[in-house]
Amino acid sequence: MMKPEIIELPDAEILYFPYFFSEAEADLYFNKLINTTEWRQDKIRLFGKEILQPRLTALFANNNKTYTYSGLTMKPESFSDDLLKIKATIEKACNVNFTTCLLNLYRGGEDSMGWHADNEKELGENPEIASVSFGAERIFHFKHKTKDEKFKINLKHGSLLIMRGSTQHFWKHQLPKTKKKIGKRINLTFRRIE
Ligand SMILES: O=C(O)CCC(=O)C(=O)O
Ligand SMILES: [Fe+2]
Repeated sequence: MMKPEIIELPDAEILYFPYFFSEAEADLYFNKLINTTEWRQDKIRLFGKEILQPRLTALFANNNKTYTYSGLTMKPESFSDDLLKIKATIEKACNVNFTTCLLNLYRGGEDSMGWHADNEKELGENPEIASVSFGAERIFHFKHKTKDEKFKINLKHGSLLIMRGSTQHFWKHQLPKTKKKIGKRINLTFRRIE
């Protein structure tokens, strides 16, 4: 197993594998996922207002447990063979067997995800979350909830980012918009929901 970069931040446990998937595998998964996923654009509640999410999503799981965030409850479809292969590959680098995968499609620089922590109660205490990126590189930001600490990382095509331990207690993360002219990016976040 290749060695990860350890992202040394206080109150966090974050590992990064910039080249987890080969370029050829990453290209293949990107194209298949773009074309075969039934992408949807749901409404969420933000500061009491209903807005369309600024990205497309899809939810998959090997059980029927729903996932609720920002006032939105998503029901999963069953995993495709490709998602099962990706899941098995990343589980070699992780401490858990994942049940659920949220797919995000950022259609361009206008699509984004705001500051949040993945701390929904169905994820349990100290959730391990594995985030795979395919397609255009985007900058992922972390900020500590109470300390003056920040960190940015460029998430590469075929990379794997693992957040675990107390990370979600102490840190928020976001994927901001960018004015740069960039292509599509797919993100897969694997989680365990029991
Ligand atoms: O697109 C990303 O890299 C972040 C996705 C994320 O934070 C989430 O789905 O909870
Ligand atoms: Fe997240």
